[in-house]
Amino acid sequence: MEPSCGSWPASIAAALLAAVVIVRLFFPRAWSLLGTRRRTGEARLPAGSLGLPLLGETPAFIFAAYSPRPESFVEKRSVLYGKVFKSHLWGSPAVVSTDPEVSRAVLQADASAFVPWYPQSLMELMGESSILVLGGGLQRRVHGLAGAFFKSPQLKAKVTADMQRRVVGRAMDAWWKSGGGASRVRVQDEAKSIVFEILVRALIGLDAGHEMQYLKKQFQEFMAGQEEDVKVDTKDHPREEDKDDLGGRRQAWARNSKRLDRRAAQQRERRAHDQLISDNMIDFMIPAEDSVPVLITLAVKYLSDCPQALQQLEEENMELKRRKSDKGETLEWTDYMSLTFTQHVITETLRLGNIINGIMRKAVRDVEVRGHLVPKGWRVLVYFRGVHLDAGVHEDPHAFNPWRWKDRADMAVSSSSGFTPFGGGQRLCPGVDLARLEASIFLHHLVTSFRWVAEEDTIVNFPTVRLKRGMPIAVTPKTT
Ligand code: HEM
Repeated sequence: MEPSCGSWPASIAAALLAAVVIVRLFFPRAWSLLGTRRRTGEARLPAGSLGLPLLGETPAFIFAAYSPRPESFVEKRSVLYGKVFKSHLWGSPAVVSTDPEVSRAVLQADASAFVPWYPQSLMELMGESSILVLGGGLQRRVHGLAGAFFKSPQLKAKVTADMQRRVVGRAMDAWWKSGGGASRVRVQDEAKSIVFEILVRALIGLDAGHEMQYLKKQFQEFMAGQEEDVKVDTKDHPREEDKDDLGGRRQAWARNSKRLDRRAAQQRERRAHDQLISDNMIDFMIPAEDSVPVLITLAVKYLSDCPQALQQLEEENMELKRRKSDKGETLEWTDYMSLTFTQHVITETLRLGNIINGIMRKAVRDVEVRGHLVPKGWRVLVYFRGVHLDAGVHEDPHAFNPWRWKDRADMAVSSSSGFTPFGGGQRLCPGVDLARLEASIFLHHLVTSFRWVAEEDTIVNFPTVRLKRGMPIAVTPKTT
């Protein structure tokens, strides 16, 4: 029988039907990727391209990242596919989001939907008990403790006192003394060594660190309660001062092998606690070592390029300095944090500078995010930079304009859709206040004590954000 126009021969239709049934039955994952409409309600796999075989779109992403406009990678695809699109990055299929609401939903999702994803080498460096990779209840508890520690007024007061001593007493004093004329300073290097020292003192300065002892005790307590089967009986726990005597005690314990086993289990558990603490101290040092100095350096760069903002910042800080010295008072952390325009400068630096370009998560099951499907095992790239530099979210996004925050102070305080330099949801950076405080202290002493002329420098965005030449400036002490 001749096929009629518009109808297929029965044998072809039957073969197609059989193929569909086989793929659905035996290759469910392939089926899920073939179709866009899925079981999970109306969720669709976003449109996009998986790029080259094996390499995916990673070369295109890196190529853009090295250019002066890293966001061009997402901009081009947003035009074609929308603000949420599929791609293939760092060896895995991925959904990329530059949509503020979708990004917010991913950040707020818990470990039953998404877990953090970092390249293997970074995972190994951080360790499996690092707060950055922990999930579920344990992450929430470590996060709560870290937040309470970093936001405590005692820590802020200590950091302020230490930083004032370090910035004024050592760094800037050396600039004053280097020959009377202008000194050449690399802001990035100076900020790095200052911030690193301050955080090391705050985190592992056991000599003066009551907070550190407190944090360590808290970690030990909640870990002891975490796993019932290794619960520590505090009655049998050796006190710190008994530790030296442990060898002698062991002989006594040997008479009771059951008890000795229990003691060994406790010691193993203690080592696990120490591991947890030391792993997380390293994590806390990662942002200290890099993000805060970059924030300071970028602020100096943007201010150097915007004399009007520099002048207003200087006036605000000079006014504070005069007010405090008239009263014979020293500056407290609350003084720095109450400098409105200085905070706007920091907020705008965070928006424009995108110190953390984005974060990656991995879907632990098929997840539906505001109508978009993220299949199990896929990554999600929440690309902060794409949102921060989106003209639909921030007017004239490539301009450094601290005044834009005048009527949007609420948006800048912590995380809101459209502004997420510190992430959001359960993993919102606990160091947010500390980062702002340290940047404010540095800027205050720089603008109230010195004038500077900046040399040419360019911002590099990959693999991490930094100034190519370290932001050299020629500083001259102010005479008034
Ligand atoms: C400009 C400075 C900083 C920026 C831009 C920044 C950015 C971020 C971002 C985006 C996250 C979220 C990561 C994720 O969702 O997976 C984060 C998490 C974190 N940050 Fe920061 N950070 C800064 C400074 C600091 C400081 C000063 C500290 C502490 C000394 C700190 C400690 C942490 C910790 C412990 C986490 C992990 C929180 C968790 O997973 O529960 N950060 N930071």
